[in-house]
Amino acid sequence: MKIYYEDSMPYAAEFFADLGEAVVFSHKTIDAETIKDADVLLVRSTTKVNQELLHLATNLKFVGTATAGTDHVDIKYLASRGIPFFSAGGCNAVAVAEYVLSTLFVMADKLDWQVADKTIGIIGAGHVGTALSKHLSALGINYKLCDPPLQDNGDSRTFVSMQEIMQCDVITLHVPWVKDGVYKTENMFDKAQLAQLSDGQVLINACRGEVLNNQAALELFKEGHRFQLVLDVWENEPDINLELMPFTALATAHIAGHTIEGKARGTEMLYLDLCQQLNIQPNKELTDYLPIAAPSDIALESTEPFWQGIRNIVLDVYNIADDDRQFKAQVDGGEQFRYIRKHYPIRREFSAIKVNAGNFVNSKAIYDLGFL
Ligand SMILES: NC(=O)C1=CN([C@@H]2O[C@H](COP(=O)(O)OP(=O)(O)OC[C@H]3O[C@@H](n4cnc5c(N)ncnc54)[C@H](O)[C@@H]3O)[C@@H](O)[C@H]2O)C=CC1
Ligand SMILES: O=C(O)C(=O)[C@H](O)COP(=O)(O)O
Repeated sequence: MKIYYEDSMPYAAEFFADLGEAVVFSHKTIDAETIKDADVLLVRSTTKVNQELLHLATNLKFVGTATAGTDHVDIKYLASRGIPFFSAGGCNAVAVAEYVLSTLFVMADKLDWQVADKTIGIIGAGHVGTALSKHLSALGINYKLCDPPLQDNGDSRTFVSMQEIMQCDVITLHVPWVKDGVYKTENMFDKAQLAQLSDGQVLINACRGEVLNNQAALELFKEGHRFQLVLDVWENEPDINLELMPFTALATAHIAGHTIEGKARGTEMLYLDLCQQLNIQPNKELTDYLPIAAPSDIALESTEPFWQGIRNIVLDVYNIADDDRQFKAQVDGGEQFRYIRKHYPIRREFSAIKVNAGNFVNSKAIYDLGFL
């Protein structure tokens, strides 16, 4: 069995070696000819999976993406050929939640406000939105959820309307890219929606670039609007609108989900799916491969005020301001955008970090955030 996997899938060689002949490819060079003998195709979001890529692959019986988003895959085409498709929903939800938490503390420093005083509006209450809401609950930060599909489906949580979300101090987007239909998300933040944001209000997009009209944001900034825009994802990646960059409060190269755990969990999830499809008992797990985190210990002083301690510990593990600085200094076009993503240094999740909370006030919050 021939298993083709994208080179940005951590531990794919280890997970898939025993299941067949595992062959690595790069999204930059993959084409129909390269994978024409594939039985299994495993990708991340950088490989477009469609008829053009798959029309010669007549043996194909499994396609998987080690990502939460599936907009790069023509799922209808796969269904028309009866090829089972798997994705890794939830693999990197914690990574994105931690990215947003870091954003909140960095924006609080920048704008001289307290995270504790703010209300966070979460649009999309799926894996990422839920992980984020748990982190906010752990810290006692107010939040509101907006997710009409879940609300219509009877989800028992409390949801608010888009109008109410627009009143929140920080709004953060965690929806899939949906191009049409009742729950369309493409262009959800168009010029009219963006124009409603007040100066100082923070808008974070860490889902898909096409949910927020980048050109409209640029025009509004040029017209004098001063909402605070934090972008991890961009329209038309990797050929992003560089003119928008200086107007962003924080900007990163679509790396919100790029913790080693988040990426590797995606690989593991596809391994488990493939084992199930092949009726094979899985005999490997992520913990066989994940490196020991460094630093493995952080100590909190018992005298440190609660919010200061939380801020420091969150930013010790991941400080988005560092990524913002490097990204803005380096990116000059599509090739560089790709390069930065590909060479993104390993980031760890809170769950890999041991904390000695000692007599720190409310140490429970630290462990509720996932720290060991
Ligand atoms: N920047 C990054 O590195 C990452 C980006 N993502 C993106 O974030 C998206 C969300 O990820 P997950 O939470 O794992 O997906 P998910 O599928 O678990 O949750 C998405 C939620 O959005 C809701 N939704 C759909 N249409 C909506 C609408 N019109 N208004 C409000 N809510 C709506 C759905 O009902 C669902 O609950 C992914 O589809 C992906 O595109 C995900 C992980 C990492
Ligand atoms: O899971 C998703 O959806 C994402 O956006 C991924 O974090 C994107 O990572 P790559 O597929 O581009 O490595």
